[in-house]
Amino acid sequence: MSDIAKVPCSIITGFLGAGKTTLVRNILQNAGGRRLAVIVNEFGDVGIDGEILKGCGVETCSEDRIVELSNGCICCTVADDFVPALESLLALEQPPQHILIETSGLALPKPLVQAFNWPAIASRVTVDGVITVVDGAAVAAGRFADDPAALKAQQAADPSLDHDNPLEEVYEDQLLCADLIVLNKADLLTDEERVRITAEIKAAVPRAVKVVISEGAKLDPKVLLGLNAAAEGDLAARPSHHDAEGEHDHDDFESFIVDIPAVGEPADILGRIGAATAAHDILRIKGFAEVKGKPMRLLIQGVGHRLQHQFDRAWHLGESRQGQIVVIGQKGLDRDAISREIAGG
Ligand SMILES: Nc1nc2c(ncn2[C@@H]2O[C@H](COP(=O)(O)OP(=O)(O)OP(=O)(O)O)[C@@H](O)[C@H]2O)c(=O)[nH]1
Repeated sequence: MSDIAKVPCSIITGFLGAGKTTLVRNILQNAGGRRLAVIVNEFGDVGIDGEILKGCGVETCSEDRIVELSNGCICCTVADDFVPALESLLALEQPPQHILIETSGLALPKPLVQAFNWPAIASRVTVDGVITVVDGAAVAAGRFADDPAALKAQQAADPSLDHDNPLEEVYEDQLLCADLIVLNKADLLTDEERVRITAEIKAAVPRAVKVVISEGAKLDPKVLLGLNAAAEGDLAARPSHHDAEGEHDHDDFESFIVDIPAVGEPADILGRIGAATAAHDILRIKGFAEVKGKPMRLLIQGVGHRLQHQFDRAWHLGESRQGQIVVIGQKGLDRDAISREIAGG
């Protein structure tokens, strides 16, 4: 059977804060009239990414074509959430010509690729390609590398342990499933680091996979879409740390929400978040805040110690302005202390 009738889907994966939403937004804004739809999944209960994408107001991808799945991690809720979401997009009067699926930063892409073989959707969609976005700055800082000292200490305590770093496992699974790897945040890398990390990535992936380098995940959609990988038919070439175990349960990570009162100045909340990320091992922070007297909402994003903020859009009439910040890290975060530090008061 020909694949011509199947709607191509791109799976965009990559660790927390790598630049997936930024890449999806760039594709939407440069779609060249192609009718797109997005399924976006987040770790945590508040859908910030969907909000950011809806906020960018692209005509060919209206809000009803952006589906948020924030009920757990997409790789573990395939049957309940993902397949029905895909079916509802395909049932639209004008179905999308290409679907972008942004996974959570902690998702393993392979179970998602596998889901494309489900009878309910197998004849109607195909994986055009798995695009893995890599946070170049995090790799350069050794974020995903095993820490030899920590590994030794853990193995001394429990000799059955063979891996000390859940971040590395997720990162590697995402690389191993890729049809295209985007080495992002090149602005934060030296030339030497760009070359070295590209070589390290290529060495880690047993298949020949192209690595492209980007700043702000700005790439021509022609590079990203139309890979024709039909990845669902090619699972054996995509090894995973979790092949033996089946699903993974994200026990290594946790997320929670901090409610924040309106602030006088962006600097107030940014200072508090900066202090909290310096004092605790927080992987990712994102959310919105109200600044007193401002008609615009403040979007705050943190990856490790790096914080960014912008007023992303005007508050809608009647919309709740309750500030909320999502905090994600490895299990064992001191929630009370972090909540107090960020909320202030
Ligand atoms: N310096 C720098 N920052 C970037 C680049 N690309 C994205 N960012 C910033 O990195 C932060 C995270 O970007 P997102 O696109 O939200 O990352 P994500 O992968 O969708 O994050 P999660 O969905 O939380 O996993 C934002 O503050 C972006 O503005 C880049 O190339 N360079």
